[in-house]
Amino acid sequence: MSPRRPPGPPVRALPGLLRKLAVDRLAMMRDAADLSDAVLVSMGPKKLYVFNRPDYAKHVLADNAANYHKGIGLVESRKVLGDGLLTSEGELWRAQRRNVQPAFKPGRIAAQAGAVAEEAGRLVEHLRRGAGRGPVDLLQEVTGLTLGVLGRTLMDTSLSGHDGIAHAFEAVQDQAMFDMVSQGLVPSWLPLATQRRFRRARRELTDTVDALVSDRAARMTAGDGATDAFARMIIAARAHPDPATGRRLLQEELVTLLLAGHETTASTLGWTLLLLARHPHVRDTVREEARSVLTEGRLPEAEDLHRLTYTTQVVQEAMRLYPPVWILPRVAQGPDEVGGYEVKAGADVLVCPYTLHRHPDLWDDPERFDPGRFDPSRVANRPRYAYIPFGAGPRFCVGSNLGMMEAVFVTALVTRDLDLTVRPGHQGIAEPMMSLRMRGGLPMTVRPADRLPAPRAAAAGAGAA
Ligand code: HEM
Repeated sequence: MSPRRPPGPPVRALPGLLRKLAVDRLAMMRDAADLSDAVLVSMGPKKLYVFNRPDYAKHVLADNAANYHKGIGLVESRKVLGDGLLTSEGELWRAQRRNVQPAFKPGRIAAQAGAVAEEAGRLVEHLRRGAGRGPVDLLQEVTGLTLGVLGRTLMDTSLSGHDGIAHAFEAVQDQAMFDMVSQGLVPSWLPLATQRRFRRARRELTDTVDALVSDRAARMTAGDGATDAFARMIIAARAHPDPATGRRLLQEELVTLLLAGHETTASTLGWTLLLLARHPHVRDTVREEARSVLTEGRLPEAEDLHRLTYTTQVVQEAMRLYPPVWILPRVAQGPDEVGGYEVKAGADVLVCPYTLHRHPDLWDDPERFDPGRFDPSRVANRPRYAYIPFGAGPRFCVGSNLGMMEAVFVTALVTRDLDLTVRPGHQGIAEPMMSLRMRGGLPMTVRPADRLPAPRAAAAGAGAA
C-alpha cells in the first residue's frame, strides 16, 4: 500500500494557527493532537508533520533516528548553544557524546549522591531559616540548587558567585524564542531593549564560561586523573588540531551543559512541589515515606533512591504532566514513512511529550495527577514510548540519572521537613519556552513541617492537576 497523507487543518485555519504559535503553543499542540495522531500542516512548499503515538515517536526518535536532525528552533538555539551537545550533529556530536558519556554512567552518578544530598540539605536549612517571613520564590531557590549540584558533580567547580547565570540564560532564551515565533522578521540590529538585554546576557555567559574554564584549567595538571565532564571537555579542547576551534567548542559545550543540566531539573522540581502543595494526600504519603526511609533527619545516600519508590513515582507523574522538554523538533534528511504516512525530505517533524503524555488512549483521565500510574504493574501495561520525558534513541538525555536523583532527593527532604503553601491566586500556568517554565515563578510560604508522623494516607490520593 502506498503511504498516506496525514490529515491537516484547512487552509483557512492557517492564520489562526500561526497566531497560536505566537501566543499559545501548548494549545496549538493540543489542537493538533485532537485532530489526529498524525497531522500535516502545509504552508506552500513548507511541510510540518506532528506525530502523537508511541510507535511514531519510536520510529522518528530511535528506529530511524539517522534520518532526522534537530529541527525547528535550532537556528535560534544555536545563537545560545553554538555547537554544544544538544545542537551538534553527525561526527562532531558522536565525538562529543563519546567524550562526556563516561562521566554520566550510573556508577559515577551514584558516587555523587553525597554531594547532591548535601546541596539538598543545605537548601532545606536555608528555607527553614527563612520560614514564616513571607513568600519565597521556590523556583528561584531550586534553580540555584541545580546549578550548585551541576558545579559540584560534573565540573568540580563551585558556581557560587556566578548567580547571574540563571538570569542570563533566561534572557537569551526569551530572545531565541521571540526570534522563532517572529520567524526572524524583526532584524537583530534594531535598537530594541530586548536585543540589548540579549547581547548583554550572552556576553555575561561568555565571560562566566571563560572564567570557569581558566580557573579549572589552571587547577588541572598533567596526569591528575580528573575525569568529570568538564575535565574531559578541557582535555578534548586541548587536543583539537585547531586551538581556536577547540576553544570555541569548549565554550559552547560548557554553556550547553550548564543550560541543559540545570533548567530541566529545576523545572521538574518546581512542578513537583506545586503539585504536592495542591494535593495534600499525596504530600502526606511522600512525607511518610521520606520519614521512614530517611530516619532521624539523616541525608539520603545512593541506595535510598531505590527505597524512595513513591517519591520517585510522584516526580515521574509531575514530568508526565509537565515535561520540562515539552517538544522534540526534528527535520527529515530524506523521505520517510511513519506509521504508513509519507514524510517528505526536508520536512519539519514534531514529537510532543506534552501531548503524548496526555493521549487519552494511553492515560486514563489524563489531566488527573495520579502518581500510582507509575506503579511498576501499571507501567508494564503501557507502551514504552508512551512516556518520554528524557527523549529517546541516540539523543536520549545524557544527564537523566543525575536529574532523577536530584529531583527525588530534594522532593523527599523538602517534604519531610517543610510545609509549603502556594501564594493564593498563583495559577501555575505553563509557559512553553525552551523548557516548560512556570509563569510568575513559584511563590510559596514555608513553615517547618509537623514533627509528628503524618497520618497514613489512603493509597496515592489524586485529583485534577
Ligand atoms: C529532569 C531533568 C531532565 C530532563 C527532563 C531532561 C530532558 C532531556 C531531553 C528530553 C533531552 C533530549 C532532547 C532531544 O532529543 O531533542 C535531553 C538531552 C540532553 N540533556 Fe537532559 N534532561 C534533564 C536533566 C539533564 C541533566 C542533569 C543534564 C546534565 C548536564 C542534562 C544534559 C543533557 C544533554 C547534554 C542533552 C543532549 C544529549 C545529546 O543530544 O546527545 N540533562 N534532556
